[in-house]
Amino acid sequence: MHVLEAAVDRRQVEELIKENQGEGWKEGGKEMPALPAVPRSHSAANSSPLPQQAASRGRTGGGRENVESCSSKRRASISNLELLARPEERRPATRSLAVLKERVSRLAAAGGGGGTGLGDGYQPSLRETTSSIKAQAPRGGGGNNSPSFLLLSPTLQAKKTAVINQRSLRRGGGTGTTTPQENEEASNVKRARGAYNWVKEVEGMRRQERLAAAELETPKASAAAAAGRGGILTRSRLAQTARAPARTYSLAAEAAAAAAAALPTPSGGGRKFAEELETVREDAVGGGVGTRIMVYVRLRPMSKKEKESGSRSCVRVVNKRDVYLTEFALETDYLRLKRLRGRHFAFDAAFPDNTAQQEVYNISTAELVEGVLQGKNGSVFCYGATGAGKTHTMLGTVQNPGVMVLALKDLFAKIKKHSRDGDHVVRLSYLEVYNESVRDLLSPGRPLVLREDSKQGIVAAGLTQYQAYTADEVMTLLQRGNLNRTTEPTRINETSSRSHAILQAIAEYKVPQETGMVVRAGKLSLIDLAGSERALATDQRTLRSVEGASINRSLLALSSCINALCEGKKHIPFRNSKLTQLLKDSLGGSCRTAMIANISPSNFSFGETQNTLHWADRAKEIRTKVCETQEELSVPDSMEDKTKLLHQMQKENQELRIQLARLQHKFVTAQQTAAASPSVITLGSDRTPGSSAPLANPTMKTPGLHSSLSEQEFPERVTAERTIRDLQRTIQLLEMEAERAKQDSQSREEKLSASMAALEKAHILELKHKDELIHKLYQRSSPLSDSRKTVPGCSPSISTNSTSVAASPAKVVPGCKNSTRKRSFWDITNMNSPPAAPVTRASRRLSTAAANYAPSLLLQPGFSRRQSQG
Ligand SMILES: Nc1ncnc2c1ncn2[C@@H]1O[C@H](COP(=O)(O)OP(=O)(O)OP(=O)(O)O)[C@@H](O)[C@H]1O
Repeated sequence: MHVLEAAVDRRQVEELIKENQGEGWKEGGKEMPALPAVPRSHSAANSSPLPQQAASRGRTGGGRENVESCSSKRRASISNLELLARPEERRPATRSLAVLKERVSRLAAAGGGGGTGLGDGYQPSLRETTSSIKAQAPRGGGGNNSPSFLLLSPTLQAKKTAVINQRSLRRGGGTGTTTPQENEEASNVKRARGAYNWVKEVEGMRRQERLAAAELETPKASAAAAAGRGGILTRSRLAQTARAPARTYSLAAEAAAAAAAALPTPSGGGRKFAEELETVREDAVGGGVGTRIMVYVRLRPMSKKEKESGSRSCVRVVNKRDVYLTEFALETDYLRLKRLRGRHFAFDAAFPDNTAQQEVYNISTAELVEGVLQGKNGSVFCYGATGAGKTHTMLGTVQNPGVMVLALKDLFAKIKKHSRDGDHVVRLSYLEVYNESVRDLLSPGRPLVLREDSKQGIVAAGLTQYQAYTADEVMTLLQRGNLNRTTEPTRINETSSRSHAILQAIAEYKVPQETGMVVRAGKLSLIDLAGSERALATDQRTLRSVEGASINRSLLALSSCINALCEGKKHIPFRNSKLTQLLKDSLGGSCRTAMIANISPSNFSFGETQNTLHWADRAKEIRTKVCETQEELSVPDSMEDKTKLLHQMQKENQELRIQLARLQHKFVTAQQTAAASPSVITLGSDRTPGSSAPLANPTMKTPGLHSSLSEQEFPERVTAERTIRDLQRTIQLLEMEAERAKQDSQSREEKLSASMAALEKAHILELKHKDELIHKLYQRSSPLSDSRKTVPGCSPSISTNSTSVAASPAKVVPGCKNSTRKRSFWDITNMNSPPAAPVTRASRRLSTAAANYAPSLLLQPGFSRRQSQG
């Protein structure tokens, strides 16, 4: 048994020795001398352990000279081999060889016989499976998993690892445990960030990975995180990170992200991203709890002014959803120079500075527009600091239209596709909140008052709603509204919006359904908020600063609402400002909402950008109520429509009657064919085919017919009978519906006439009131009327007449309606005029005609002045 064991051992030892022979040993790229060949006699001596002992000792003693030239690790392995030659120490030696054998075989089983150089041939998937081996050789340099390395004692392994790692670091190469992918990432990082200690970065990457894996609960999600390294985002990962809170990250993590972004994305770019986003949206609609607000971030390009002032970019968008914010310390701030920190945020989507307007629209708003056509409310709002690009995103320019324009155009295009001509209408309203007052932008006038309506929510009373049937009409209205919007230049932005603007488009269209025509109405709110600003950033102690304070106040109210919503509080302080009142629907109502947070890349705006990202991150947690389709049964408004509906129903009725008659005819024919049977009594043979008269009784049958006809015998007849019955029932229903429509129209007419009568009454009362007012005014100016009475030349009859009609100044006879100021004129004219002639029929006609053409007293010069004197 011992002999056999020894033979096996010997063979293995020989193999190991052979492996070490002739093959140079590489250490940090440097060729090391090969192990001296073990003389043949050694193996021969091994075959007979007892006599060979001395010889072996002698030989190994000679061999030691050579071994001295090798490294201490080799020496250790040789001494291990020597042990085999000593019979008294054979057992431990056999054991250690068995351990080595096991290691080698496990390594081979793990795939590919272990790494042979600095990370080459290493597969990440194997890392997990060979973790036990790695535990034994935690940081191996060149060949850390190779059999020769494993032959070393743990202490030597550790020493060798340390030496190799040190050399690698000096060279700027990789440690033995890096994968090719990591190496590539690292080189990308190097390229991206210049001279930077990549080792730290890689460490950071690993730390990030570990963190991400720990964050994700399910194994599936962990796998997703691992996949995410190469830019592949799985759905669950994306959904989860979208909800994950922002966290502080090290610069290494930022570098890792940059590297990940630089790597080719096997997911297939935009299409894949859109798919992922779609899933996130699906996830966002949590089973009946409500809809999560979709939050997007848009980075604007660096402006010329910022570039000239030496600003640096402190924001980086990675993977179309991650935003990395870096704080730069001042060069003179020596204490903080080494403490550069940043933050990482993840959103539903993040748009880098070169994103086209159409892409922003497609990802953020297009889906909401689609929802509006299904009768669901949607709202999009832009949030951010002044000059961050909100108006650019919402409105854009003529060449580069923004979300508002694209959404309205899309809405019309989709409506055209969905509805028949004339079946739709889009009502448009556009308002602004400026210094806490609500103004109508489409017909500017007095500030509007906000009222809460149980059906529509918060509405601005008196806000004009324009009906538009084409996209061009809408564009004209939008242009008109924008001209009325308050924009002023500030130090930060030359076209700074000083107000929050809300554009609402209500799309209504009729859809035929079983219950009749239904009207679907969906509301789309597009909101361009004014930017938060520091007083110093704009202007101090001017109107601009007053505006700025008001803007900040309303935005503060908005943030406290967001806070309260996130914390799930019962009371949400929507009433704190006009803006939050108007946004109540979008934030807490039955509405699907998208928020686009606009940020500037400049490090000068670091604080503002951080704030915006913080609030955007908070907003991700807000859930709005489940958005239900809003549809109502269509009730025609005008008489014309009602008549149209009635005609339509009558027509349908007629068609059904004809159909019924045809079926009856068929039925009769079937009966006649069945008449061969004497037991069958024919039904309705006297009925003329095509008669539209319905059967008085749907179950009208000749007695005995049903009993004689069985389904098996006359299946056709039975079916026809059934159809007839159904049709009769339908006709009855239709007639009832028509009757109801008629009654409804009658009641509406009655209501209309009643309201007309009430209006008339009110109008008469108002007239009366006005008359009284005028009468009072006239009485106040009674000295004038007295003077009129004493006007020389004015005939007493006319004077009396004028007094009697004094209640209505317009009816005052000319020649007497004069004032003290005009007295001289009238004096002159009246004095010069001939005395009043006796009133003949002709003269009466003349005077009446003159009275008809007399100008109203209200229009006469001096009247208003007199009024004010009175
Ligand atoms: N994505 C972009 N691409 C090109 N230019 C942009 C972009 N975003 C913003 N800008 C430019 O930046 C400037 C400021 O943008 P904008 O007026 O939209 O900012 P704002 O956030 O609306 O500011 P405020 O709150 O003061 O109104 C404008 O000149 C605009 O053209």
